[in-house]
Amino acid sequence: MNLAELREEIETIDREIVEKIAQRTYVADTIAQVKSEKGLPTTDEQQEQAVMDRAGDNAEQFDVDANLVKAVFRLLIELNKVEQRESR
Ligand SMILES: O=C(O)C(=O)C[C@]1(C(=O)O)C=C[C@@H](O)C=C1
Repeated sequence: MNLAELREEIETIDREIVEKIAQRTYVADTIAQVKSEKGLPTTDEQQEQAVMDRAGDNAEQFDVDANLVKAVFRLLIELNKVEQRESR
């Protein structure tokens, strides 16, 4: 594969990553509605820890830096929490 082809592959992957982020955000919005109906708080620290632990395990499985992957997931969780607070 030449440079242009490799960058095209990255472009496709980048689009898929954003699509997955959008899907995750959509599901989290639905979770927020359920929590709101049940009178539960937006933040669930135990669940956040489970998400972070899983991110670390998955990173190790795919041989990428666990701390960097966890940093990405911390941002994704914060994104959802901001949205969840704004929609209340
Ligand atoms: O699982 C939930 O309760 C969510 O709202 C989703 C999510 C996440 O982004 O993974 C976001 C905020 C919560 O504090 C915990 C987890």
